[in-house]
Amino acid sequence: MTELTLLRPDDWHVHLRDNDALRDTCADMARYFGRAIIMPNLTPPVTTVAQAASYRDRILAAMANLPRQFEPLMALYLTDQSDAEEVKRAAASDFVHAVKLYPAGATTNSAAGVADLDSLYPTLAAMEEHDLPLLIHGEVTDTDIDIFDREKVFIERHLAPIVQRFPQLRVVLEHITTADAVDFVSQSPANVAATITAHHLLLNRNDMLVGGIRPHYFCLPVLKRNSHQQALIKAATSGDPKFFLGTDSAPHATAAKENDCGCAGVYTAHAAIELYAEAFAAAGALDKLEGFASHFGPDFYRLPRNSDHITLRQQSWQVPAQQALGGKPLTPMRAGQSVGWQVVNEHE
Ligand SMILES: NC(=O)N[C@@H](CC(=O)O)C(=O)O
Ligand SMILES: [Zn+2]
Ligand SMILES: [Zn+2]
Repeated sequence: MTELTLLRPDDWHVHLRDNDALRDTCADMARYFGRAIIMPNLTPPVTTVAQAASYRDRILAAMANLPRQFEPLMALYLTDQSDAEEVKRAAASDFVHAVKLYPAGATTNSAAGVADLDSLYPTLAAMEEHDLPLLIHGEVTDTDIDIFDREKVFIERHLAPIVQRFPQLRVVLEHITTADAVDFVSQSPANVAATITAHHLLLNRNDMLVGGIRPHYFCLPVLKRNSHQQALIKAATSGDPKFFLGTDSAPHATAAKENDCGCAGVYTAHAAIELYAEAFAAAGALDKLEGFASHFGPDFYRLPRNSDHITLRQQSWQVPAQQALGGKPLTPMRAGQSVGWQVVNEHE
């Protein structure tokens, strides 16, 4: 029997959604995560510190009856109207930990995102001054750019100039999917980091498209070819503190995914650290999981590491064919199939 004890992990990128869905998403997250950065792409988006405070209250209320709770760390959603004053308020609060940039139209609920990145430079300057990290969905949305190239082109056109212009700004390129992103982040200074999801470590576009289209593997940025998957595995298991855990667990009801125009997002919160353990075990790098899951994220965010532990056991368990999301059916990753690792001391 193989067991692995880790300092308690945190999730540096997750979508909990809102209202009735919160009870379901929070219950999964509260099994063993210490903290989580909560994505602000609600409708309407979480753009102010006041909205973040009330969203945080709704999350805490949804966890009131659970056997344990995680700490929600809030992020604000950047729009063309975001200003330096709100950045200052966010930095002064003790619960807003980042600001998120969605290029307008790039992903789920990003219609209110940023259309003109250059005009945002005064806001980014304020973030640099007040030391508030910028989290980025790094894809361009130009219709003439192929969907498989959108991350690479974003890095060239937008990320490289931002990093150059704001050398002290802490930046996280979220849910990276390409060798180009790995290379850019590796070669950047220490204030530039990236999150990597479990599904991008476990899957490539063949898994989504060969033998039939699998809508539950569709997410943004979209799965790339195998060579990119291998670059992500290498980065995640390298021990380089620039790469850390962010599940991007992004639930959509089954009917919204099994649809003529299916939504983007993979739900992994029910089995997050277990799926990462599978990926690290397959790479022969279980000894690197703790750094990735429990050390490098808090170090980057300048928060203390957690002090207690979880234990993972290599034993197979069955994922239900269906879960609930605010009263609607939800299809989690591995629905009706097994996961090879399990947390044995959840809720402790
Ligand atoms: N990753 C996704 O495919 N979807 C996310 C949005 C995002 O993180 O881009 C969602 O909110 O559904
Ligand atoms: Zn995104
Ligand atoms: Zn996301």
